[in-house]
Amino acid sequence: MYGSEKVSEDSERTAFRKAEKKYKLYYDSTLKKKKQPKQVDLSEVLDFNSILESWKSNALIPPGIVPLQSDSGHPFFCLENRPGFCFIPGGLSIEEQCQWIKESLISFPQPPNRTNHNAFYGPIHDLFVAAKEKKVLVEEVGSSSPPPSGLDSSFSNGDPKAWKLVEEQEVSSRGKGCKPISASVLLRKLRWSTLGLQFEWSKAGDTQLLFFIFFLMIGLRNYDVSLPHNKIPDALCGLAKRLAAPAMPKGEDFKPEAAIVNYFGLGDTLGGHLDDMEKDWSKPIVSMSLGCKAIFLLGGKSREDPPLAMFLRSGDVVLMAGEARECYHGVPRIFTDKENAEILALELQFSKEEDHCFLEYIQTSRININIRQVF
Ligand SMILES: O=C(O)CCC(=O)C(=O)O
Ligand SMILES: [Fe+2]
Repeated sequence: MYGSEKVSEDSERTAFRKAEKKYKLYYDSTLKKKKQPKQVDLSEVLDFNSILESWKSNALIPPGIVPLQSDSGHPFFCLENRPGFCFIPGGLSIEEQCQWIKESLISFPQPPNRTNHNAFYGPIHDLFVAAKEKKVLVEEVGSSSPPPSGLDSSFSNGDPKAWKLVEEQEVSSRGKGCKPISASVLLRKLRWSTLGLQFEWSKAGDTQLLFFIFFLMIGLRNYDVSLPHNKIPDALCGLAKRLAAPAMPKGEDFKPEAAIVNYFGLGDTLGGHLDDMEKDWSKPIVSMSLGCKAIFLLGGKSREDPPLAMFLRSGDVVLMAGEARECYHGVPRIFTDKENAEILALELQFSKEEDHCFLEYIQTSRININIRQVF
């Protein structure tokens, strides 16, 4: 789960919840010095990178894992006891990883795509650039005039207040009562954006992340085709079609219609859930990992089934189709420390001066893009 929501005693007891607690980030309170993450036993976490290495070098494969090859010759793995689940280690080249990190920060959060900031601030344009330029978001008190450039005032609660991105110096001239929020703080608090068909999380308020996750868990959200939206960009469509191929029913073509982009910082988690809004579960969800390494939990059809834990590194791709669509899954942990994040190749790619802002973001973050066929 993102944040620190309260969980009922019952859900504390499920095997899935136990695994989430095992891998979640806790700080060591016995240390007097700097806050240090508590050590966690990672010996049971499946590492498809090393499985791939030992498969390539001596054809050894752990029991229950099935090695396969895509039409283009790229190796991937399936699990005997989770039909429909595929893991493609390094499914994205380093260039593709950089491209989609940039898109995830610059263009994907742009209106009409929605983000977790929408309900509170209205649509925000060019957040990433504003963060780079050290701009701040300020409230236009009593503004009932047409929306200022940079955002519109179509707030979910019909409040005429509007928010505007301005230069920091402009704030001091506005005097008291104006509480600026820095764009870089908002960028850090960006938790999701949606591409293609948009969701209606609930009329009551698609406000903050806890609601998002709550609605995700109880199923109180659906695609609303009437909401303004752009089609999934062609390049992302093409990539998703290529990646989806190993999990597609014979002779059928994957049609990407919606995507969720999840942004994780240190301590952020995605609680165990099912993605059940799409009509046809024979079609895969194509899920791409970018940035810092994470632990992914793949459970069974019940929260009582003990989940498998596996590492997800930048460039890894997961497909979930068929029976695997009925399996609980989540992300209890991301690693942002040098040793565990495993983003050296990305750091090298982003080492140019002009890419500094991407480097700074991704060194402490993970991005997941998951693409779906809705109908
Ligand atoms: O972040 C991930 O790897 C999984 C994301 C996911 O399951 C979702 O957004 O439904
Ligand atoms: Fe999911």
